[in-house]
Amino acid sequence: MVTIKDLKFSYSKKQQPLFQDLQCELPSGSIVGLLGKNGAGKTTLLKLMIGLLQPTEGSVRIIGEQPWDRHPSLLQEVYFLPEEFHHPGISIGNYVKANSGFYPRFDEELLQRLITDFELPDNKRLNQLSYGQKKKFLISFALSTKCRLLVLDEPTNGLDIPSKSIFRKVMAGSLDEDQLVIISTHQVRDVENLIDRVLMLEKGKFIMQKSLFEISSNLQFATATSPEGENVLYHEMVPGGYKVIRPQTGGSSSVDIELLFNAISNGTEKMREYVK
Ligand SMILES: Nc1ncnc2c1ncn2[C@@H]1O[C@H](COP(=O)(O)OP(=O)(O)OP(=O)(O)O)[C@@H](O)[C@H]1O
Repeated sequence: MVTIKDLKFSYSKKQQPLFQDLQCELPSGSIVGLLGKNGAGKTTLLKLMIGLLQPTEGSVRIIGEQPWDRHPSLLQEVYFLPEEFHHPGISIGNYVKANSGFYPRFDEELLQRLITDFELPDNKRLNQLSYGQKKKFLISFALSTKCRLLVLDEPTNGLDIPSKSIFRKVMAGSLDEDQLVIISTHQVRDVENLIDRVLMLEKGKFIMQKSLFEISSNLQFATATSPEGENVLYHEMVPGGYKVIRPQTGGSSSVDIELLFNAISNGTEKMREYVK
């Protein structure tokens, strides 16, 4: 559904390109976590995907179309939730009336259910809601558009602890097989058990693009009393022992995304080889 080919991008001719020769293929039916340190280029990549920025060279295609062409048939299939946003001083009902018409499969019933799940007040204007409440409204609106591509930049920022678990629940329960969700986040714990594919950016390149199934087929995530054990690729001290990553030897373990992120950012070349 998303195909990135030989993508090069610079903000200006004087600067070094931010991306050089990026390649990526993302299928529908997935929830992808886009990870990377501050300044790695996550927001820039999202803007290239939704057509707010133009590739310097190479191409980005969404459902076969170039987002930079901003063709209405594609725009009605793409929803972007930015990290920062401004709401007009109108009610939720009027906002929905004014904006839902852009999305042909907009699901009003789903929106009402999500507004109830997130316990949003329905008697206030959008600009009178708290930051977290505004965010929860936009997440609800995004899911209700039923767009083929949902791009969410730091969706859990500003959400309280119960709302984060509602977020995971509604994401898992509101998506169809033909949709693709890309979530850019630093809050990896918030999206654990939700994402099924990880993209990791570093210095203008993807240093990992793998499904969680592929990761858990190659790597084992465990706890240990010593960091010196056989085959330990990476370890981190935690109260009472160590979290370790080892090559997979046939058992199964769930992927600890935060540990994996630290391991790839700070670990050895050998560690990186396992996720290439
Ligand atoms: N409009 C712009 N003009 C020039 N450079 C920019 C512009 N926007 C971003 N950059 C630069 O591009 C790089 C990537 O920025 P981007 O916002 O995409 O990173 P990010 O991974 O989303 O960061 P963060 O995790 O801090 O949000 C940074 O070095 C940033 O300074």
